[in-house]
Amino acid sequence: MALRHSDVPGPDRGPTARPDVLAAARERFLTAGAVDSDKVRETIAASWWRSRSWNVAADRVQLPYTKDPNLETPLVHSAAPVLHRLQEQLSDVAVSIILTDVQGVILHRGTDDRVLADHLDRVQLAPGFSYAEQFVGTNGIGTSLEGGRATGVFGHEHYAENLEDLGCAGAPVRHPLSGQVLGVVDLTCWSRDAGPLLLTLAKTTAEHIEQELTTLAGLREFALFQEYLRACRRSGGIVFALNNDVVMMNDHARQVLAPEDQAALLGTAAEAMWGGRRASVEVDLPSGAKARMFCAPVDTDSGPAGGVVRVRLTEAPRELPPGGPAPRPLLPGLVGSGALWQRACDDVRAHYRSGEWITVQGEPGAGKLALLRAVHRHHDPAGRFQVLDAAEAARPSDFLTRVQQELDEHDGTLVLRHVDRLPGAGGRALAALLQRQRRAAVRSGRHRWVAATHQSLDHDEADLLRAFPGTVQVPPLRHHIEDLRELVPFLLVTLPSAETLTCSPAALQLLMRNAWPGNVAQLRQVLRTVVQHRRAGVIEPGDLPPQCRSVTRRVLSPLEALERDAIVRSLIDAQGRKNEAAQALGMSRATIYRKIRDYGIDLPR
Ligand SMILES: Nc1ncnc2c1ncn2[C@@H]1O[C@H](COP(=O)(O)OP(=O)(O)OP(=O)(O)O)[C@@H](O)[C@H]1O
Repeated sequence: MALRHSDVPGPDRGPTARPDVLAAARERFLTAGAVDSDKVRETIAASWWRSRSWNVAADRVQLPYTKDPNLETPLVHSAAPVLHRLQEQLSDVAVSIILTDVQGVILHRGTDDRVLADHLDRVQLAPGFSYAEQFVGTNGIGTSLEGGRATGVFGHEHYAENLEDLGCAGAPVRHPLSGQVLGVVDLTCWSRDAGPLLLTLAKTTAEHIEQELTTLAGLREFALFQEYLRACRRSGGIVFALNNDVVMMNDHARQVLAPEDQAALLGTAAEAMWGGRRASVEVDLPSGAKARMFCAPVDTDSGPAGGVVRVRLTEAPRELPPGGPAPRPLLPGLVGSGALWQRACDDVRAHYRSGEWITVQGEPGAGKLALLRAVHRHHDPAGRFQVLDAAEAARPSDFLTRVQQELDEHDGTLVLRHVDRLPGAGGRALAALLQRQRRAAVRSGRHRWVAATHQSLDHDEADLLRAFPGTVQVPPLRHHIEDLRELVPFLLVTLPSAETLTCSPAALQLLMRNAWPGNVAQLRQVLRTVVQHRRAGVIEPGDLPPQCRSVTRRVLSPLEALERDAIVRSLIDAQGRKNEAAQALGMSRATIYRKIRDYGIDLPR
């Protein structure tokens, strides 16, 4: 069986240039940063640029390794028979059949050819290693994950020179219901043997795995549905059932529960049922009602199918004012309804109302100051709001003098920004000053609310922390990425001359797949760059700066977002101790480590 190039090359079929010409083009790109567009296919050139922006090494392969990748997934279960059949059919061909997860981590590699297998070991194309583009550059696996489509990469098209003897064709495998990419099936052989047939075969294999997934999903959903119906017949009360893709809810639940209570129950149920445990949980609902939930996981021969939940209301909702439930107050100048962001807003408001001084912790640009300003304006629009920035003071003593003056002479809200930038002695002096002032404010009954923002305060600054009885965590943008849908139009309106600009769904998707280390401030900066060349109409992916096209993470499903929120909350409650957080969530240590990596959770110290 031959998998060789056809005589007529094309975008999907293979390189458009001879190997020596392509090798020269690659060399030119690596040395001079220029692409010969007539010699290099567009998909490959785009991937080379991405690889370069990720600083991938072109002269060696050194990849992250995961010791125990998760093999208990529907993808692995569904792929097993398909890959096994293909392996048998290709037993006399030097080709390797590979399955990866959505991060490009290799879950399975099969080949009967010893020489090829040895070579693949040398280039770490082996179980546990990640072939994501950001680690190894242009290749069949990573490049098809980035592009979301089947892609062949042949010989010198690879970014890393150690891969130049290989030809690989990767095809994404999608979930049949949600359409989400679950992983990639990739066929790799010697570059001299590779050709369009390889890509066709990869696509067909991906389709076969998707068919298996459909059957499996059908079986799992059917099992879940049967359990759900059984619970509805038995209970007569509130019943719902859920898994990663489906939520079922009976009429009783829809009639009795306010929408925000439904969402809260679904979120708690998803958390409670991880690890396939039965659970009975007491829940305080946003409407003021209390409920007890009985969660029962549903299992099938081919893995967990989700769970069925029965709910008993143990306390009625608060008396509502006429016209329905009291909406959450809108904080002026802020948007965002993600659970973690809302929790931060609620916490700051509660501290403001109680007059308790707080520190607000979070990554740069996460919105700490914006949140404090909004809460102040909401409660006391005409009151004084003063910000003193420790990073701007020439000397710590200048900063302390200004703080003292402000506290002596004015009421209202005082925000001490970036207090972690004060050197150790300055921090201790500030702590002593604040302790004195706080006691004086309590004695005199003056309304003087002080909050300090910081990225992280370590044990050396414990004195400073003691001056503030409370701390509120503001989540990084990637932990409430769904809020991008509200933030983008909001920020566009506030940018000069961008009032009529809107963002296309495709561009928004790309923005949502970024990690945003600089948070909302970075998003604002990106939009400002876009506005420099487009002031009206619709922002398309092509309008975004290159940093946004180098996507690093996938868009999470609503249930994944809930799971991520719960992990973050639990880590915050456990002060970053992963074992403790895992225990609180009923997860194994290995699972929480894997999920932290999958969701890109990265908490400040
Ligand atoms: N939820 C939000 N809605 C609207 N604008 C926001 C939101 N969060 C942040 N912003 C905007 O993002 C920018 C950065 O926010 P802010 O200055 O409050 O960040 P910060 O956490 O205090 O940053 P740093 O630690 O660098 O001082 C500001 O322009 C702010 O108005």
